Amino acid sequence: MTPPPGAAGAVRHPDAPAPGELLGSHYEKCFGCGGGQAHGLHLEARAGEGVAVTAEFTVRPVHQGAPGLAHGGVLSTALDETMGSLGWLMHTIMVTGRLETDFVRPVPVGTVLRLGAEVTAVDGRKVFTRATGRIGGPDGPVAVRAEALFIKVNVSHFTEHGRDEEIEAAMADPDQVRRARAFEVNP
Ligand SMILES: CCCCC/C=C\C/C=C\C/C=C\C/C=C\CCCC(=O)SCCNC(=O)CCNC(=O)[C@H](O)C(C)(C)COP(=O)(O)OP(=O)(O)OC[C@H]1O[C@@H](n2cnc3c(N)ncnc32)[C@H](O)[C@@H]1OP(=O)(O)O
Repeated sequence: MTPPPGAAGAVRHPDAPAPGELLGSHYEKCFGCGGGQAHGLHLEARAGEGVAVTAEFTVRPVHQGAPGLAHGGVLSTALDETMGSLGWLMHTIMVTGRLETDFVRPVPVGTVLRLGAEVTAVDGRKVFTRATGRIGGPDGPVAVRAEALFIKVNVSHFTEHGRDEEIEAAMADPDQVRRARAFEVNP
């Protein structure tokens, strides 16, 4: 996942949320960040400086893979969600094309995983990102890290491929529509 030579740096959108501002959920039913998913991650991300974000995810018993330990797929989801939320800062809608995770240390239930992510390069529709998750405090050791390639898409990606029931409900929510349209780009 090495950006090609000549790839551009990320550009912070002039209307991006200020550093420290809570980004909120992009979709209420999102397994990563939505409040409407009982067993979801309820991940909370904040804007950072430049095109970077920080986020927190508290590992609950429903997230176990082994006794008392977080499931690796759940940790990958937390990293994916954090990197995906970088779209807020560029006003870009993007989906994960490729995600590579390193699991460095086990993550016990009850841990507050402190995540950080940034865009490393942009090449046309391709957005290269990386993220880390630390345990034991903001300066604690890295437990997981990832790199991911996101691809910019239009709202039609969701309306064409999503199930009608959820698409109709999302489109009936003016806040959801405003959020999606404001970020729409022409990839
Ligand atoms: C109505 C609801 C609206 C909701 C949105 C509203 C608001 C959003 C606001 C904020 C967002 C905030 C937070 C988001 C947080 C978390 C997000 C979680 C992210 C996910 O969890 S999201 C789910 C998993 N994700 C998928 O479900 C994708 C399935 N997939 C596809 O839908 C297609 O596969 C697609 C679209 C990816 C590409 O398809 P395509 O036809 O458009 O484009 P194409 O194939 O030409 O690729 C273009 C260039 O990317 C290269 N490329 C593509 N894939 C690659 C790979 N895997 N490895 C290496 N390179 C790859 C090609 O090689 C080419 O490169 P080149 O240009 O150099 O040739």
